[in-house]
Amino acid sequence: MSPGDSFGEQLLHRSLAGVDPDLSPVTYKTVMRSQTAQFAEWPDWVTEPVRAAYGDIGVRRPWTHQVTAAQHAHEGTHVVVSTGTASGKSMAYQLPILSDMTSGAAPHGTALYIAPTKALGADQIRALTSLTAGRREFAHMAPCAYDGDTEPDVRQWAREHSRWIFTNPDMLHIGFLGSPGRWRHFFRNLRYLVIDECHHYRGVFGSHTALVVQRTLRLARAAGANPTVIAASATAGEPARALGRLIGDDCVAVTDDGSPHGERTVALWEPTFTPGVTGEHGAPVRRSAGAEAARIMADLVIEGARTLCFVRSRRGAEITALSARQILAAADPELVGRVAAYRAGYLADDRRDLEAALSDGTLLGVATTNALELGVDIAGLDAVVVAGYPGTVASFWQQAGRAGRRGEGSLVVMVARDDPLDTYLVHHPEALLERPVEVSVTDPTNPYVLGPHLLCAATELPLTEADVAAFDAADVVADLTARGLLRRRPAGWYPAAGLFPHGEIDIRGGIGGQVMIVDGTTSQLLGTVDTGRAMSTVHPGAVHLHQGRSFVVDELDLTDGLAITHPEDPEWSTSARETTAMDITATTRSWRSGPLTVALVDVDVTHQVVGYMRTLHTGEVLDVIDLDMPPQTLSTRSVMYTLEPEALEGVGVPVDRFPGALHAAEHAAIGLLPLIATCDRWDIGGLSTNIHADTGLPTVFVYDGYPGGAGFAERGFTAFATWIRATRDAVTDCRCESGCPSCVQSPKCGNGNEPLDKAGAIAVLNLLLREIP
Ligand SMILES: Nc1ncnc2c1ncn2[C@@H]1O[C@H](COP(=O)(O)OP(=O)(O)OP(=O)(O)O)[C@@H](O)[C@H]1O
Repeated sequence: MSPGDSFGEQLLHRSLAGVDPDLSPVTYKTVMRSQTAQFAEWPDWVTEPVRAAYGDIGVRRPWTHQVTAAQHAHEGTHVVVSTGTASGKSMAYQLPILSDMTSGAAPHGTALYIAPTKALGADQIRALTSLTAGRREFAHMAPCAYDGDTEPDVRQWAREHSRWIFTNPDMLHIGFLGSPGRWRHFFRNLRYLVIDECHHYRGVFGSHTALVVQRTLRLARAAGANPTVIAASATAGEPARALGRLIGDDCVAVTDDGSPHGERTVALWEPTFTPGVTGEHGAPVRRSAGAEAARIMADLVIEGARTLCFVRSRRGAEITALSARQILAAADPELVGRVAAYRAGYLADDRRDLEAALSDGTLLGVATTNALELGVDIAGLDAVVVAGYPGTVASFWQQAGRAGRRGEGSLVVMVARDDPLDTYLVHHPEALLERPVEVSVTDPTNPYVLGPHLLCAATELPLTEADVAAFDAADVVADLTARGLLRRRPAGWYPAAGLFPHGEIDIRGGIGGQVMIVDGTTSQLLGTVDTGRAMSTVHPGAVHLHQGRSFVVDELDLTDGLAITHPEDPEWSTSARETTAMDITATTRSWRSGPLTVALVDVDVTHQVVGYMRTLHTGEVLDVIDLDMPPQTLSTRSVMYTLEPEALEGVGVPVDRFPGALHAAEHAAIGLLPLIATCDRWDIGGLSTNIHADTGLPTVFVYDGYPGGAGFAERGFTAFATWIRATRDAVTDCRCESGCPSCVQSPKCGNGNEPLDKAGAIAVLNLLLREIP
């Protein structure tokens, strides 16, 4: 450490004290320079009351990105502002809406705000109310929440009086579009639709939300309005394309961030292997990210640094806080009470208390799940520890962005988990810290999602030829008509009599039926899981975590949709073992180069869970237990590649090593797909085979784990080169000898990670890269 070191670097130095520099877990460190504010002038259309209101809360002038985004919206262009945490994205939508409402231009104009969580909507109303408090010019707006918590009389009041309603996609679907007649006046006057934190709308949830948004816009337009969409997103790849897919229309992105921020030291940290502990097939095991994060947090707390530690699971958050307290109990007992845990499920008041305790320094360290990622008023911490890559670059920045008081230095440490994507990122910082390649993907054309939404749309307002074209739904409409659910009339398609389709859709529930997970000792409902995933997640013997408590499944009844559990906290976690068979039913797109063919295909995947593995919390494998479950078939989409056997032999992989090489290459590719598409490795599956019946060749599939697909496989197809290059780098960067969870082993492998050939996988991936044009 030198005297000129910034505050963040000094903190990092302290947490590395005593570590042999040759064994340093820090793989990369950078100091991100501070930036001064880039101001713009208030546009002349911003009304006087709006300027005055901002002046009252200390905002003298807007930052450049706020004005650029607001100007687009004011001119009627759909816009997404994709800038850093706490960069004032709210003002980008507040400026045009508040000005519109106070200019007299649209005496009845309305605005609708949607957020992925109720809590965020509530935070935004609170901010808006304090901005406009005591000013008569804004009194007629009557901003109001309209969500699952809103009382019936308030709902009625909101429909009659509020001109700016805050809701979520679930309520928009049921409460607004489910009874459009009640909202005709509101929709007819709709000037702006705000979509906050729009990077959250991904995969199947994103596809559902896209269709809800597009149905809303359709109704408003039919009523004579022409609403402009203003979206806010964390930093993400291709934000304009992602929003375009969500709203079904063109839009522009604003990404140049003009807000000021202090100097920030970012360190990437790879825990070392734990001596003497072995995992599956004798693979080495790294120290867990949670244990490492607890130690770092304890060190930072001793230095007096206000620290937030983000942990992936609720249970992990509790354990990390507990471990940090244990370390402090030995080092400095007075500090024990200044560390706490926070997770979703706590009440809003708890959250406010916690924010206050962190702000005033009563608390110095908090271990939390991503529950504190959205809509929290905690900026200005000294350090953030991210224990395990949170799954998306957007989330990483959202968490990291909590560090740094304006103008002051701070530290961000990302600790890698034992996982290929985490390994890749700590060795390829550019993928995390520079331009993200990950795109929020959705697939609103998935017939399993689109079909039910079209039925809703038809009950809201008959479907015209133009609607069918806009939803890209000709085939699905033909199918619904053939099944008697829609009726063709000269003016368009009408719903069959007696149809009430809105209640059939669960926006967050995936696709297909649900299995309820119940505590058999109290009959309490713990949660639900898609029927398609029930076998692999709530099979008999599976350990199920719920709000930090642990349950073991006694019985899974797919006919009644019930998984019965009892409370038990065993020392292991479980992962299902399954067999998979794959049939290609259609090829959508493909290309060929020499011995390599890459394709996007429709597939039928048949799974059968045959057992499960029990793994101790240290990573050590306890045993594998057999199960006999019925097979299940999923029709979905897959990206796939085939290679000529001679080409594999030509790169030193003989026929007997094909299975291990392809299997290892497939695992690593599944682990790295979340780098380019906002998915989780649990959203996708894979299969590799040295000869597949439909291709007659060595073949690797990576498919969407949802009926009809969710857009992930498609993104793998379109960004194939980026994806495979990152996969190859992740495998070659890992320092283990013959495969471990950080490179080619998978926690969800249906075959118990057998066979796996790391060297063979590197040869396969290099061959792909040689052949990709
Ligand atoms: N032009 C400005 N000048 C000074 N302060 C500003 C300006 N614009 C916004 N702020 C302040 O910056 C803070 C963050 O604003 P806001 O909550 O809108 O950010 P955000 O980008 O929406 O945050 P998040 O990333 O959490 O979604 C607020 O306290 C706000 O008052």
